[in-house]
Amino acid sequence: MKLEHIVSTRLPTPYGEFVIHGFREDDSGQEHVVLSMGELTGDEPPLVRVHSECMTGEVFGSLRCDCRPQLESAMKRIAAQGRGAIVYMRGHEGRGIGLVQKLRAYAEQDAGKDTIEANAALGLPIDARRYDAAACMLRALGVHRIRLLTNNPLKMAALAEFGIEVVVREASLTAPGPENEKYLRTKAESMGHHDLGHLFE
Ligand SMILES: Nc1nc2c(ncn2[C@@H]2O[C@H](COP(=O)(O)OP(=O)(O)OP(=O)(O)O)[C@@H](O)[C@H]2O)c(=O)[nH]1
Ligand SMILES: [Zn+2]
Repeated sequence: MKLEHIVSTRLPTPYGEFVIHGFREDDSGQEHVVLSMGELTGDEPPLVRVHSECMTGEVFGSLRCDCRPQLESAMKRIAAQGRGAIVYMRGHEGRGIGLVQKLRAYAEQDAGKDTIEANAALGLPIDARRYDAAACMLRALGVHRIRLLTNNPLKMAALAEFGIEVVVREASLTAPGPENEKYLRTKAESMGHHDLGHLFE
């Protein structure tokens, strides 16, 4: 995986001022961004969220998933600590199947399937995301050890495989609502996501 760090510039947000770093993968031309705040190197590992793009949730505020509240909460937590990074993965939309295929999976879910069964019914992988680009971007910013904000055990393992030491995992929990309850339950019960089960106790 080769990836070029093209630019870094200021990004003021409601949660504080970040620096946004633009990257492009050499082979595919896929672009990604990292938002950083404060010093990322140094002895204390920074808080990092590796976040998968979700247009429906993040742009339109869809309640079918928990992506937007997770992203906002990560930005707030990083701002509260004054340091950390959001690695925002484009190409991860729909767990890697793409936007329109995700919409087809939603249509299957409206007909009664859960998120796993829906992808399977369309002949698509349940999760096609890769994390080598995320690891490359962190390394390019001098980050080798992190505290990772996630509930997803595969994400932790994949980053470790690509040379990023996850010193500790911190849960990324949001309040479930009627539209995303089934999705969160499936993540907890069938996809092995940590801590989400507590939301339903
Ligand atoms: N195929 C598919 N993708 C979905 C669905 N709902 C959300 N997504 C996508 O799933 C991605 C987020 O993955 P999640 O499994 O919710 O969470 P995660 O990133 O694996 O784990 P956390 O780090 O704990 O948030 C985003 O790219 C969403 O677009 C769905 O029903 N079907
Ligand atoms: Zn989403």
